[in-house]
Amino acid sequence: MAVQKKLRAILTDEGVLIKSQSHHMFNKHGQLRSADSLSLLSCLSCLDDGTLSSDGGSFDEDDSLELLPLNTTIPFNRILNAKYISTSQTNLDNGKLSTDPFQTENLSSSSENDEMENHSLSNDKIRPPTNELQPSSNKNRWASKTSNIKTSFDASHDTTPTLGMKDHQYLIELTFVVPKGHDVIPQKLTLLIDHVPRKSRAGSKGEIIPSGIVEEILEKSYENSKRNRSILVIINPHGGKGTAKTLFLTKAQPILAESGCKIEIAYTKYARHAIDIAKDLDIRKYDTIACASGDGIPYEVINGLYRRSDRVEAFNKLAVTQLPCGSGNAMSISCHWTNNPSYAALCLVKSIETRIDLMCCSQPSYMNEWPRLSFLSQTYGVIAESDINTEFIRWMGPIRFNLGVAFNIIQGKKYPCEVFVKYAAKSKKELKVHFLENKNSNKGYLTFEPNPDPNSSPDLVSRSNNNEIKDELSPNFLTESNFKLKYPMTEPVPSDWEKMDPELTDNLTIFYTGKMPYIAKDTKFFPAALPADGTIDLVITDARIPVTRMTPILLSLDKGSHVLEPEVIHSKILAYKIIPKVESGLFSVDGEKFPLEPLQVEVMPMLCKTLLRNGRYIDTEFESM
Ligand SMILES: Nc1ncnc2c1ncn2[C@@H]1O[C@H](COP(=O)(O)OP(=O)(O)OP(=O)(O)O)[C@@H](O)[C@H]1O
Repeated sequence: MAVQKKLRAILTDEGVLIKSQSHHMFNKHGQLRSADSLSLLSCLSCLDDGTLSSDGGSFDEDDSLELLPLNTTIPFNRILNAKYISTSQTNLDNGKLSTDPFQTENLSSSSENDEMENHSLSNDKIRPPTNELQPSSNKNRWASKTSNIKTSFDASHDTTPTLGMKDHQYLIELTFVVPKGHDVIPQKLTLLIDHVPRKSRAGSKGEIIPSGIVEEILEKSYENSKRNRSILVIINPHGGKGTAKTLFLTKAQPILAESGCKIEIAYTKYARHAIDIAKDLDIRKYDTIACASGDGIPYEVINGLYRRSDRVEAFNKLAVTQLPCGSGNAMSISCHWTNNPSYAALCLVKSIETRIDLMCCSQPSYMNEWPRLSFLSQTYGVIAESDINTEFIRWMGPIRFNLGVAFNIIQGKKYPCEVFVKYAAKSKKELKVHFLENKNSNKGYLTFEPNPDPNSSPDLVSRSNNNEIKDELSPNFLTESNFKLKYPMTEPVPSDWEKMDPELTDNLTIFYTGKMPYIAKDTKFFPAALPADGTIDLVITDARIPVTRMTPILLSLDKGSHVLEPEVIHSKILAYKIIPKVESGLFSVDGEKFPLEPLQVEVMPMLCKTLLRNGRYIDTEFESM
């Protein structure tokens, strides 16, 4: 954490606007120090462009705040916390300000400070209010005390506004993120904020009580988000080639902690341990399970929750999210729009709780015990073989996967099977219409309104509670009926399912179904995937496509435009059954190895709460393809 500095600021619609520098921006002659237009402005504005990236640009912490320029806005979406602070020191020099009267920490060893300490006027602590600070017009002790120490710069500093505690001025410690290297890190600033409270609330006797500046900052900083999350972080210490723990502790935890989240950590001690953790955890203690891992742990958590006797309450209460610390982080890329743990942590605290569809997988060997829930994908054929069977060259990282796919395709490998499908949008034209109709529906979108009672947790009131509508916002949204399969595998394939052309399925190379746009970094396999449209995306290729055509298809996976190629089948479906006709092989479900047996899958609408940046998956630009 960098040192604290104090500046004067106001609130705007966009954030906290720095209006003037404090004394340490001036030399002892009151002149502005030379560099007055430096990096923090550009750093904050690059954060302000609304795009999280894993590459936050370069930022040298040492030269940042010392040189904070005028008129810099700290955007609300970068603010993690705000609190009132007290001051113990004010100084006057013949009516001229000779030091910052609001200094609470000894930040500078400059001679100015030493000089100023001799002029200490008051050691009285400014007292923050109990709940929210009342403005001085309410004539509390804080206001009358501070109005006594109002002061100003002399004429030689006339470009600097009056600096002093007066009506509607509040001393606030603001915590926000700034870029550093490829990450974002928390930073603190002490600000003297001029502010007339605009918002008010009704008191218990109907009286109007102005809400304080801290609450106003926090409301705007966490608009539509839930504040002060109670998070169980599950770390797979082996994830991401053994770096998951360090990644979480150094990059994600500081941001979660500064945002006021309560954090508990559980480490996975054996393969599939996260299933047991989720099965046994006390759901009353948490609202969020954050998997500091690859995609394997969220898969296990979802399935552990599914096996609980109180699964309805568990899925109603808990949001499952990922902090990308593994080798495959499709959930974070799709939901937080980043593969970087620090940006993902920022996204986690700022995100919108949203219900997303899951998929339920049944195969003979386990369906009578527990079907398996899948949040990401199922695949058979070239990609399944390449994903799983290249485990032995794990040290190569994601490139091993691409090499495996290319190798098998060049060899002309086929994976014959039978496929039965219940379509939602069969043709590419129908699919586009479905996508455009559903893209902006905000289905599954949960928002949190500020709690009118400042004495209780600030934002546990969802809009549905206010409206008394049993919709996806409601804590009673799910019932046991949501978990019931529409198409149990024990029953024959329903008559309204279509059998795919055997000419195609006997020559199949790639069979891939999914619910999130990215299946890996730089692999936008399902560009039309939507969080809660009630459908699964299906992509199929067959070995009759010549290698010369297949190569550009594979090379366009990063852009997602492979689905537009005429040789590629791309549909939206509700359910399917695939019966492999090969002797050996496997399925891959959310990156996990599944047996080579008939597989039946159906969509489970809005079963799982997760955290999405802006309530959406990352923009795939599918509509403009
Ligand atoms: N302590 C452990 N020992 C052995 N295996 C573990 C342990 N903890 C978790 N696992 C297993 O590691 C697997 C991969 O987990 P995760 O997705 O977090 O990592 P990853 O780095 O992304 O790896 P992958 O490339 O396999 O997805 C899971 O199947 C999980 O059960």
